[in-house]
Amino acid sequence: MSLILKPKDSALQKPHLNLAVIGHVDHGKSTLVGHLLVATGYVDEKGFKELEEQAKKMGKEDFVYAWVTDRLREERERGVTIEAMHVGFETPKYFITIIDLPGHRDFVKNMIVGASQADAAMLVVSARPGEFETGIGPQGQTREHLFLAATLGIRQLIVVVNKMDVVNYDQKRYEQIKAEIGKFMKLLGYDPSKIPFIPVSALKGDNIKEKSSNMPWYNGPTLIEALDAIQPPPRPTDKPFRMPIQDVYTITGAGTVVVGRIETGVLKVGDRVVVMPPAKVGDVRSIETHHMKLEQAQPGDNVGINVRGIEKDDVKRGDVMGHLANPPTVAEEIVARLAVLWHPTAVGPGYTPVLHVHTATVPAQIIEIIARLDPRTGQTVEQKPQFVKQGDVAVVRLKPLKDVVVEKYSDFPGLGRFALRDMGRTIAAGQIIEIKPKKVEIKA
Ligand SMILES: Nc1nc2c(ncn2[C@@H]2O[C@H](COP(=O)(O)OP(=O)(O)OP(=O)(O)O)[C@@H](O)[C@H]2O)c(=O)[nH]1
Repeated sequence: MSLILKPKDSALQKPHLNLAVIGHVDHGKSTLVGHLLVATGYVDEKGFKELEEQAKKMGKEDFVYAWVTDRLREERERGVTIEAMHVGFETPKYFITIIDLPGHRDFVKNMIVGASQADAAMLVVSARPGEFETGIGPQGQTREHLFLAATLGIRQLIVVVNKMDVVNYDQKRYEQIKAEIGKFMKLLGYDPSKIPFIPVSALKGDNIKEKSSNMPWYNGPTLIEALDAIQPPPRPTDKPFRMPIQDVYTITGAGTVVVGRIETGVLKVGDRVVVMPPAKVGDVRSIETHHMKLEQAQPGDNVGINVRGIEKDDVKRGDVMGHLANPPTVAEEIVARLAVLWHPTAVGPGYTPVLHVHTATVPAQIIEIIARLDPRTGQTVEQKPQFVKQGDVAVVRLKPLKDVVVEKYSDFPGLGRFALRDMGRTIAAGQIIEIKPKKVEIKA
């Protein structure tokens, strides 16, 4: 029996939210996710007891919740079925899937992939002296992840001020962290007064499900209450169908199953679809989610699509499925608005980082910097600058060096926001304003 329980019937009746968990390494993301799963009854009790005993024997009691998350991640990574993708937990209002499990080898990369699908993000920040400071510092991931969340267009955030037990549940430390993060958030265009900052101990459970008696000075929501207060995201059913592919499987007896989350539009059994850039055409034989067959699927649904006419090796992660009547756009060139988060020198024409957009990763070259903008007003402050630096915002022309599907941010936000990475770090993030499409012949 799996340690992590499958969605219960009650969960399947609830609206579904995709949550990204972000934050600096070791600030407690895994511990928090594990605790949420346990607190909401999504971990097998007997299995958890065994895990606790094992941890006690090894003197590693503090790691038991993080182990729960590790197990879920392993189950997903091993998963030959799609069910592990859908495991999550339930709040009174929602069924919540953590789309990005902490501890992945390349977490930022996964965050970009995941964040392009996130309805909301939960930022975990450690209150431990020194840890908070490192995370919000110039090289810190608290800063990097918040920047990415903003640029990728995630408007709904929850900030978890974690490890409050380490600072004796001190209100002053909490207020200090809240003020500093709030300051940075304002620069990114968030209104911190509308964002819950919850003082928590992921280890002890304070303010996760029940209000903590250790922090009588705090009168905001618990974490579960804050999750329930997230606004259900818009589900653009009236737009053309688009689904970035996460995985492709061959399932015995069924054939090719393409897995992903629907960004826009509606897909029905029997529909004629095309996967771009490879331009492979097929027919939808069945659609499945949480082990249930669906007649049609809509934006936000994580689905496995059984397609006739497409082989496993024809398509891959990073390709995008659409209807044959309205195929996804393959880009020859892109014009984008870009914010530079970090670069040791300068970014100019000829620079070739890696472009991460929805589930795709391709090398791309900057062809031209069209203008440098005032980050606050968006007004042009310099035409055709030679280069841009850390902190600058610019409009650039980019050329993907391999075929990739992208769309305009204004039409398909999830396919129009991207990050540029290099040297194992995020250099910039942006939004696609215009596309020069590449002609790709589709043989139906
Ligand atoms: N005292 C205390 N320790 C905590 C708390 N939350 C996490 N920790 C400890 O902090 C360390 C890191 O926790 P993880 O949950 O692994 O952190 P993470 O952010 O998932 O780390 P990565 O997956 O490596 O990015 C572990 O030793 C945890 O036991 C907390 O609320 N209080």
